[in-house]
Amino acid sequence: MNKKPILIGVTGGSGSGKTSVSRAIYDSFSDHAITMLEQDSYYKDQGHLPFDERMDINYDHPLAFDTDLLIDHLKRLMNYESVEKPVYDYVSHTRSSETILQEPKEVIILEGILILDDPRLRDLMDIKIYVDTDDDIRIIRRIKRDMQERGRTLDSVIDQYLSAVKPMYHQFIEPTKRYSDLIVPEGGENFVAIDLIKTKVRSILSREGKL
Ligand SMILES: Nc1ncnc2c1ncn2[C@@H]1O[C@H](COP(=O)(O)OP(=O)(O)O)[C@@H](O)[C@H]1O
Ligand SMILES: Nc1ccn([C@@H]2O[C@H](COP(=O)(O)O)[C@@H](O)[C@H]2O)c(=O)n1
Repeated sequence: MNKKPILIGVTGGSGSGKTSVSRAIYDSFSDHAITMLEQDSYYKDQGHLPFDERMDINYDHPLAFDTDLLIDHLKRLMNYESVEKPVYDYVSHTRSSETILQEPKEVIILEGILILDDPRLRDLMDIKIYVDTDDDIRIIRRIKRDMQERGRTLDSVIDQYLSAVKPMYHQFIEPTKRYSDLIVPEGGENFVAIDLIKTKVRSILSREGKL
């Protein structure tokens, strides 16, 4: 019998609908059984740099993340241990001083743009999902979200998109599609795909007597 939690990875470009898909899966299980972890919480702490320099960092490159810490935390959670999860602040471009106690659960959803890039992360996952949404839809969603929620101007979103988000997507994110078990077009509105994923998770949990 499998004695470890199930890890589901949900990836795709920024604005593809990763969070919406993850939330839809999360909402169908009771929260004592499932939890969501964002790769974004594991952006490197840049608190030692002045704000102007933090603004210029390429946040779409694999090296922007503290992947060793993320792997360490995942291994602990898979071992039924709690971790102190970092909290990331997009407005100040760095980690906040607080952390959140993350308790272990039977199902962990890990969501983020580069979670399939590192083989050590891929090896930990039971189900790998790639949310595939056209570039034009993603940039429109991102403009709205970054201006409403992340304290950005229209010009800054466009500049960042052209200089980092788009090239890094094509260099690092889109190529990880080949590692996925399932490609979900259009994200959170794809109810057929989301239902299939929920059914799969339910069947694993009930087979292992965890439901
Ligand atoms: N199907 C959709 N239609 C319209 N807006 C959407 C849809 N899916 C997501 N959004 C919006 O787009 C933004 C990005 O979606 P999100 O799920 O957070 O994507 P990601 O996590 O991949 O960046 C959010 O503001 C969300 O509300
Ligand atoms: N300080 C930061 C850190 C990250 N970003 C952008 O966030 C994107 C990933 O988050 P999604 O929810 O959109 O997947 C990524 O594309 C980074 O460019 C940022 O703008 N500022």
